[in-house]
Amino acid sequence: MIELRDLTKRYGRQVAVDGLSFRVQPGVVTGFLGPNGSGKSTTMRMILGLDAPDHGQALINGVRYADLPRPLTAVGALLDAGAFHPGRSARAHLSALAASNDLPGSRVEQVLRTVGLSDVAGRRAGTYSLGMRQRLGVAVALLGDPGVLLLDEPVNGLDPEGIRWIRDLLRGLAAEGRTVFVSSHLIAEMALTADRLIVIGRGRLLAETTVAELAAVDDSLEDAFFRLTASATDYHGTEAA
Ligand SMILES: Nc1ncnc2c1ncn2[C@@H]1O[C@H](COP(=O)(O)OP(=O)(O)OP(=O)(O)O)[C@@H](O)[C@H]1O
Repeated sequence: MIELRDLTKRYGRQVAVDGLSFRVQPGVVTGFLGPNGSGKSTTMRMILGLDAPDHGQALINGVRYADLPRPLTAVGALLDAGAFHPGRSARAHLSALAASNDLPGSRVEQVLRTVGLSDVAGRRAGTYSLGMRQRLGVAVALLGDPGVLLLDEPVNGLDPEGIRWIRDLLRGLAAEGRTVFVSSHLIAEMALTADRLIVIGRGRLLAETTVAELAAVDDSLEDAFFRLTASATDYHGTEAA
């Protein structure tokens, strides 16, 4: 489980994340929705200990990321596809990560199979297409067999086959009982992938709901998204008091 308690982050006078509190439960895909610049990536970076909050806490299974004894076995993340050494093969990259994190080497071939890269795992990652790099990023996230997964805009730039692949994978991982938290600014895509939705705007919580609840209230999911985010789309953020 992921839990945020009054999580807040300022950049200068701008408040990027503004007192966010919510829980992300296991067993379902939870979509993290908001317009561009609403604070999704900053929130995910704080959950992963990559940015320090100015106030509040982000907890994974009840503890801060920094206090997890073996982080990769608790949480896997896909933040930025393409963050690989271009001259290294996918297999070499995963093997190095497994060795340095004390994970069994057998996981490398398992995750390569899961993401469909077994046949090309000896090729340099620098020759991979965007879709292949995204699959390698997912393989890294899965390497420690974590119970919690965070993915920031995983379908960005993918073709329809890649999008469907990610969608099916995430739903399968949630069905295994994992906590799956995935950000997007596209409600139509989220509606096909997520069960629950957390909607933010200007760093603030706008709604915690389900796709079914939203669909029942508005004419379309797009209308629902615009209604929820109408007052939060000037992209300028808010000023600190
Ligand atoms: N390192 C930084 N320095 C200054 N401002 C930042 C920094 N990182 C993010 N911000 C600002 O914080 C706000 C939230 O940005 P963030 O990237 O978290 O939003 P997002 O919802 O992920 O957006 P997108 O959908 O466009 O990726 C934005 O106004 C952004 O300009």
